[in-house]
Amino acid sequence: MHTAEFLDVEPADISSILQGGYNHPLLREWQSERQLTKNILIFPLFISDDPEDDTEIESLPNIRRFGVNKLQTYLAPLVAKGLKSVILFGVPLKKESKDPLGTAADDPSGPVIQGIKMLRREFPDLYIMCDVCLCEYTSHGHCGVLYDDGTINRERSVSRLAAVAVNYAKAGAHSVAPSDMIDGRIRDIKRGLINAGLAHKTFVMSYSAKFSGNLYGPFRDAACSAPSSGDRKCYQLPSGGKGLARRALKRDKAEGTDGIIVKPSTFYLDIMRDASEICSDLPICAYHVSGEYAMLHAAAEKGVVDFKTIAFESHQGFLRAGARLIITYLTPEFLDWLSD
Ligand SMILES: NCc1[nH]cc(CCC(=O)O)c1CC(=O)O
Ligand SMILES: [Zn+2]
Ligand SMILES: [Zn+2]
Repeated sequence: MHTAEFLDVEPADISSILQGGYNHPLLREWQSERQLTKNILIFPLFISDDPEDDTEIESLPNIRRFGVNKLQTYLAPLVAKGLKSVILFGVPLKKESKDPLGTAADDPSGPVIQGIKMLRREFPDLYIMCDVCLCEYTSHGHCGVLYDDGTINRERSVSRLAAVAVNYAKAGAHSVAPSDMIDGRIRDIKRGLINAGLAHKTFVMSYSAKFSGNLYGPFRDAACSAPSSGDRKCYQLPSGGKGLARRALKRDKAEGTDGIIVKPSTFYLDIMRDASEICSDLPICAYHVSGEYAMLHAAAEKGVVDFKTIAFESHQGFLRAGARLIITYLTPEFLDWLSD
């Protein structure tokens, strides 16, 4: 053949050929800007105040709530498969331990502080994050301290949240993640950590863009944290509130957060993209929340989707949108799938 025949192609034809770029399984992986790896997965854990608890959560398939004595046996195989990081949620089952200030949140003998100590001791390489909020521990079920008229008392909420965050860090938490969405808490938490001499070894991961909607139901079952009256619409963002989310991202960055969470995930990919631009120097984390997880299970059971395929597809979406980390109830499945 003459060289000329190879070159006898119109430029328009050249640029229309894409399949040379993804005709092999390895090439298809090379096309991802970011790859889904075990390192980026953070697994949510519910720890209750009954040390022997081991309870199925009906609305959250395959996820259980554990007491501090039951957690080690459950986690050991996951750590062996490459689990790197967990985020803890405390669940007081005893109603009488709830009060208007959420005192039980940082009770030294409560589930989170006891959980941190046990995990640090038994799994020294595991990275321990703690969700910081009051709703699981308050008698009214709201995320902060309230005025008599039921509205949020910002000052008292924020100083209480900062105290809780500092106490988790003192107990050995590597990271604190405030999910309350009350204005100004990142600044107070950072200040509290600095004053306690812990700021240099505590990663503050702010739920900066957390939207109010219909996707937290199974979590509230698991954590017994539904508000007893009213809703969270005055502190969590309205779902159309893109501008508010952008302002919250800028505000939390200015207050010194070390990382950002966008939550929920699938329905808020534009916000994740905005976060990766506004906070381009910070790791962005997607939270695939309980309702999203339950929906995928329900759809798979109905035969609408294949569970493994949809799991990868949804989580790839977060990475494409700009996330670098993912909090996901699918972590145990991914640890298996990523070992294959
Ligand atoms: N502030 C508590 C909190 N922290 C994380 C979640 C949701 C997590 C999930 O649905 O998986 C919630 C629930 C809520 O705000 O009502
Ligand atoms: Zn809360
Ligand atoms: Zn929370």
